[in-house]
Amino acid sequence: MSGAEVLALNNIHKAFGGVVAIQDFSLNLKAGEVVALVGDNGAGKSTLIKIISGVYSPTSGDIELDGEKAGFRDASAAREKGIEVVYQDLALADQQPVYMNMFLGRELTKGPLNLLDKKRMRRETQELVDELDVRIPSASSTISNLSGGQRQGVAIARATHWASKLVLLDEPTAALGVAETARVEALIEQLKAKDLAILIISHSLDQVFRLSDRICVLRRGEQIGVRETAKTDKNEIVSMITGVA
Ligand SMILES: Nc1ncnc2c1ncn2[C@@H]1O[C@H](COP(=O)(O)OP(=O)(O)OP(=O)(O)O)[C@@H](O)[C@H]1O
Repeated sequence: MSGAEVLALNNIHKAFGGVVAIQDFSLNLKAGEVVALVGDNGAGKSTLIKIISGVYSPTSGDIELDGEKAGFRDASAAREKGIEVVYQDLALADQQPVYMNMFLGRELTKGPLNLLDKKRMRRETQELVDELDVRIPSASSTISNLSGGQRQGVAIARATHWASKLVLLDEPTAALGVAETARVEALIEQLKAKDLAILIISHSLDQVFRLSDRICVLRRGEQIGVRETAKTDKNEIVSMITGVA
């Protein structure tokens, strides 16, 4: 159901001791929508992603998923509800093949002894990377033999496979070159086409304007504003980020 509200953040507040990282933050995310979260270093972007993904609990405020209050105990509780995160520093097991990474922590097993069903994991992984056109030699390739862009492709394919509601992307292309960035952006477009809600942190305003439907600006933990991407421009967003008109 395109356009349905997936996530609502209501008056979220997060303090670490005396440091207020997020104050009174509210935002709704819809299915099939890409919202970019922008702001200078220390603005609170990563903290917000960690709150949504269950890594941190908010000091106050609440989170609704599909209209129901959702307080995630931890990151695995958020994953069970269909929320996946892709980080800049790829959380992949370097010495393992792609298919084991795809099923990391959620391995398929077979028979009464619960042996790893490597054949099925390999086949399902191959189908997924083919479908998404993630260009890697094979589902059996070892992660350490892949380029940065290929690894990020695997991380996004994994998120696509497991996310049923929401994908959070924390600077997914920060470490990539131009061509690899373009491939990852094409993958993000595919997530959107699958009707997932997407929240992306990016320091590249060019990327933000290429990918997003809306842009949310944070400055020192404060929500400065949300704009429809088609109705704003870089100058406005830069002055919102910096506070300089
Ligand atoms: N675990 C923590 N303990 C104490 N303070 C923290 C913690 N995590 C973040 N902060 C503080 O909260 C504020 C927001 O940090 P956060 O990392 O969310 O910003 P950010 O916008 O993601 O920055 P960057 O673009 O540099 O990644 C900063 O003042 C930071 O020092």
